[in-house]
Amino acid sequence: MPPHDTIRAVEWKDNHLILLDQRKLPHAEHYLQLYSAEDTAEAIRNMVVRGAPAIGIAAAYGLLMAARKAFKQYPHDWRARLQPDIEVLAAARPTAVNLHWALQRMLKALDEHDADPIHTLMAVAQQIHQADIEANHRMALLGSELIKPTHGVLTHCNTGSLATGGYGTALGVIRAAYGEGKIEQVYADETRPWWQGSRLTAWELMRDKIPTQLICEGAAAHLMKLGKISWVIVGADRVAANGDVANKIGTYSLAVLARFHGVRFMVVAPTSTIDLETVSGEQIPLEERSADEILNVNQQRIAAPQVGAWNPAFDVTPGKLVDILVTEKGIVLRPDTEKLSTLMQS
Ligand SMILES: CSC[C@H]1O[C@H](OP(=O)(O)O)[C@H](O)[C@@H]1O
Repeated sequence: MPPHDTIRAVEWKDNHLILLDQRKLPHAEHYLQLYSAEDTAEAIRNMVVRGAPAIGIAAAYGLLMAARKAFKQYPHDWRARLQPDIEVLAAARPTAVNLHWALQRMLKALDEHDADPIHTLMAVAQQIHQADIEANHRMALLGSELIKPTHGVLTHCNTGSLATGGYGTALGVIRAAYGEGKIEQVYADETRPWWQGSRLTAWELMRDKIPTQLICEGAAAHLMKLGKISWVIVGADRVAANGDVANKIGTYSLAVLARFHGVRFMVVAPTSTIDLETVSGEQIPLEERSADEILNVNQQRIAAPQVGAWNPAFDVTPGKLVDILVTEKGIVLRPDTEKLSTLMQS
């Protein structure tokens, strides 16, 4: 088994938030100390912390810090004073539903237990964090059971400890399956333009000593055609009620290619990523980021002068292209509205 991962993208310590600055990986491990919701929202916006579950956990701690400050400064109307902090956190990144889910969980707890609000918020934030780690270990076992010994799997973006409370979603399944001797080779998309694959997934898997080859996204079809992989295993930022999956740009292409080549397509996501209030993928807000992320590398322009760029950060894979959705509550084959409703009621 690979060593139990010790990477902590998000940590609550001494009443403030500590974030591993993922913009600087893999060449530097630099931690930021944050003390406000505003700083937390900026860190999420700037992808100091990224990955749907990690974003939700960070937002929960951001709200906790805002509440502690408001409660001290405005003991009689602190809750009303929180609104701007809630809004700035909620607006930080639009696609990952975990951010909104975490904030709603925190506010609902306040409505139900307002006797000692700060203690309540601290307990809920830490419960959200710990539950995510436990969900990842559960999903790793469930997902790995589905994988017969195979030569290779392909993953996209980063879905490991850096994207979650710890261990990872899709990367957690890969870690567990490798540990059980079921995977010989991991292929990881470099995942332009933010390079989550080259910089983050490769860093995590090299720490675990898991054999990994990076590929350009454009090589995925050729990899499948040569029969080098049996699975594409990815995460999610939001699963709509009908099973449509929003995930890093390029995921939809992989799903179409996988179906064409008879490669199985697995999405691994905790139920905090499933959003029954969003009827289908058409309604999922898809973040567009700065063209500079495409035009520049390390703040140096690589693109021809004057050319522009279109930079959607996510796309939507129809549920019918998802062979298996793995959650901590169980697996769903070809997710659809009825199956997800049943899962979420279980
Ligand atoms: C385990 S969820 C990770 C999810 O988030 C990534 O997006 P980003 O790096 O922009 O936050 C990507 O969609 C991953 O699948």
